[in-house]
Amino acid sequence: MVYDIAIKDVELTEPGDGTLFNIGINGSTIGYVGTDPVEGKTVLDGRDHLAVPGWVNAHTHVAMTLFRSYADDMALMDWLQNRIWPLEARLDGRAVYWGSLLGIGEMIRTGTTCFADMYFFMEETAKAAADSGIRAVLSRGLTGSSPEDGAARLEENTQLYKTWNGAQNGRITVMFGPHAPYTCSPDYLKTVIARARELGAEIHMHLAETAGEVADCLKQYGKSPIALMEELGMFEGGTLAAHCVHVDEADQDILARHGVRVAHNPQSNLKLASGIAPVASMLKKGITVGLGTDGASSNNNLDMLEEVRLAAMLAKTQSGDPKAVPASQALAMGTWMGAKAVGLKDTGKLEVGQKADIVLYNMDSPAWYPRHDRTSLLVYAASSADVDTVLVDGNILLRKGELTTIDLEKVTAEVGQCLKEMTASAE
Ligand SMILES: N[C@@H](CCSC[C@H]1O[C@@H](n2cnc3c(=O)[nH]cnc32)[C@H](O)[C@@H]1O)C(=O)O
Ligand SMILES: [Zn+2]
Repeated sequence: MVYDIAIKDVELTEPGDGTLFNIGINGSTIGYVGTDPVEGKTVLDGRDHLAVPGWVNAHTHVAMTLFRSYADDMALMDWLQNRIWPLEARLDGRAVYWGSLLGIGEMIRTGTTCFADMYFFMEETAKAAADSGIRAVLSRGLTGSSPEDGAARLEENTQLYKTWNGAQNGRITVMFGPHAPYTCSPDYLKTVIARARELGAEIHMHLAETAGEVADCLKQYGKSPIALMEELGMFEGGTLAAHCVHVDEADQDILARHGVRVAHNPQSNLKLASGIAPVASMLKKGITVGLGTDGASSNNNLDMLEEVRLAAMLAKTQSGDPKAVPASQALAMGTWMGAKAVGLKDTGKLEVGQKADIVLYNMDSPAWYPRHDRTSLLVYAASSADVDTVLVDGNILLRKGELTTIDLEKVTAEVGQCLKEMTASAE
């Protein structure tokens, strides 16, 4: 048969021995992976390239690319309260659209095919995801600063769900996004959980990011953030918990018992000095752990390969065991576990029936030689500059390093203009 797209003579990480494979793609789905010849209406030459499932960025605030390099070298609460939130108060939909496209362009260029986001003006991020072709799991960041504001935001999240969940051939899905235990009261969380439950939606929330958050929560409610969310019934629906840096054994057991999925953001946690999440321990307990960049003003890029590498390295140093989180496990966290973490069932593996979200790395550079182990090369040696081709849902979004759906020159110009207006209105 003739596939829509055929990728010929490409190498895979399994087996990583240099066998040449052919991949056939029908519509949005992988129809064939094997060594038999395949024909395609479009043919991509895979020689000297490694095909891997696209990275899943399991936690970000993509439009925060707008604030990249704006406020660095600060602690989380100081950074949020004194720098980020005042500027966010002047955001508008147009800035969020162009900021989202900038972040999406950066993600596609660095091999990310799906991202889970929590922010506001989310209609605009949804449009940016739709226009660019990337896969997205969106949530409206919910804070209950006042009952009226809290209710209005919940309504926005509900509308986002109704308009965008399952849109674009299922490429866009929607969750509810209560921000954190320190910005949402238990009563407000109850209304959010009830609404999510009513619609069958899942929840994406920052949890146990800093020691201070946990200490405050214990003081105020007599429970850790994880135990409090369990008590509120949040975990009876699917939950994506971002960070989980400060989770003790009891917290981890709660996460495992309820199938809560974690988004580990190693670089953001290091930069804000939040700490190092006990990833090896959580994985051992069977918890699904995906990887995320967090926003580009606490990272400061959206390059998932850096997170994959860092997750492997940090786990080793943290546990004093170089065998902790081997390359293959880091690769899994960046791909199929991330997909599972953000609630996707048929994404994250290069297998028949999975979504055709595929990245081709060009191995024609010194760091890819010699080729004893391709997983090791990718996780420990490769550069994101080696990303050559990116497919999402069977569409080619990057070819030979060039974005096919995003005009980067226009995007950076628009971002510059939006920021000029935002900072001018601040004066
Ligand atoms: N309060 C906003 C919506 C919040 S969206 C999500 C929020 O998470 C913030 N954020 C980004 N990174 C982090 C983090 O690491 N921890 C906690 N919050 C973060 C981000 O700046 C943004 O304000 C409104 O006016 O409706
Ligand atoms: Zn975050």
